[in-house]
Amino acid sequence: MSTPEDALKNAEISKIDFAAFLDGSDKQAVADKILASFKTTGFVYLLNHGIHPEQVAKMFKVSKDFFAQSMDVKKLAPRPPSGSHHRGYSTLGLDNTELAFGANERFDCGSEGENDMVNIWLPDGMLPGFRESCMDFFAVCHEVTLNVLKALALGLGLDENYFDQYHTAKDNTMPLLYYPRWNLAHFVAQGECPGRMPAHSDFGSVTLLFQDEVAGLEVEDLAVPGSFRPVPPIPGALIVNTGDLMARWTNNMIKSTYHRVCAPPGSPNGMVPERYSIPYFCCPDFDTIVDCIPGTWDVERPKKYKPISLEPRYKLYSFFDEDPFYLAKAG
Ligand SMILES: O=C(O)CCC(=O)C(=O)O
Ligand SMILES: [Fe+2]
Repeated sequence: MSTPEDALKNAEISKIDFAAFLDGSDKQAVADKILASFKTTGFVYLLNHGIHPEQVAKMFKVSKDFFAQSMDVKKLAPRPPSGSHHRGYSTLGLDNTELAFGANERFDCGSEGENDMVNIWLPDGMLPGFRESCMDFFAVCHEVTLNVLKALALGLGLDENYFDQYHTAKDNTMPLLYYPRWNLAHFVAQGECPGRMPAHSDFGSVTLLFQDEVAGLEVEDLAVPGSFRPVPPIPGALIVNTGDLMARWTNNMIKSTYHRVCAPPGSPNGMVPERYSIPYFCCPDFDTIVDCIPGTWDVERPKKYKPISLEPRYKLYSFFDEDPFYLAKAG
């Protein structure tokens, strides 16, 4: 008989066709598959997710147009220097002429309705259509996350609308990410994972990840902690992964798996090609109390975590330093 350990050992990132969930023809079967994959790897490739490929291509074009602007222009939408406000344009390791390890540029935006995390756009008249395109894509991604959350709820044996009540405020963040072309030698000097983004887990409930055709994303193999496997781009497929809050919510039944971005294999001419990606981080409303949900705990499986409040959001990180969830992750 196959044990949960066997399932972990054999786990690949599943490719799951979402069509039969979206058209209602076989919801439960699709939901069960998605849940199984989140339990073993924390990741799925979602096919027929409901976003038209042209819309994704258009968003990548918009992102490229933004990053192609001069640094002087991009800095007209600066991320606040305090770092607490994750909106607007910022760079990592690009302020010096010599590119630093993991150099990237990013533009973060969120729901226009939020008043204490206001979006930071370029001045009116610059790059016309940029703001509208970002907000259109943001709205489309929100719909996809709600559908994924419905599938998760169904898989968990809950009412399919269970998570809706906690995701009404769209407290979500959509960064456009740009990793510039770079000399492989700089990457190799970094050792085992010549990196673009260090290993981390995502914070919220679910993340959508759109990546271009340049590979490099890697996900920890939970059966062999510390080892990572590539998650190459599959045309038309969307990567979806579950974050720390979903792991807490489900008493760690659903995983929040470390992932990172490395130099893609076989970079030509000693140069690592530029790469664009667009994550969409879906987070529960900030007034949510995240407590292990029914069916994920009982006498034999006591709650691993105490309930947490997401308010006040800016204090979360200091709280995390003492929290068992993060202490366990830190090993
Ligand atoms: O660029 C990528 O493919 C991954 C980005 C990511 O994991 C993140 O921003 O949390
Ligand atoms: Fe991530």
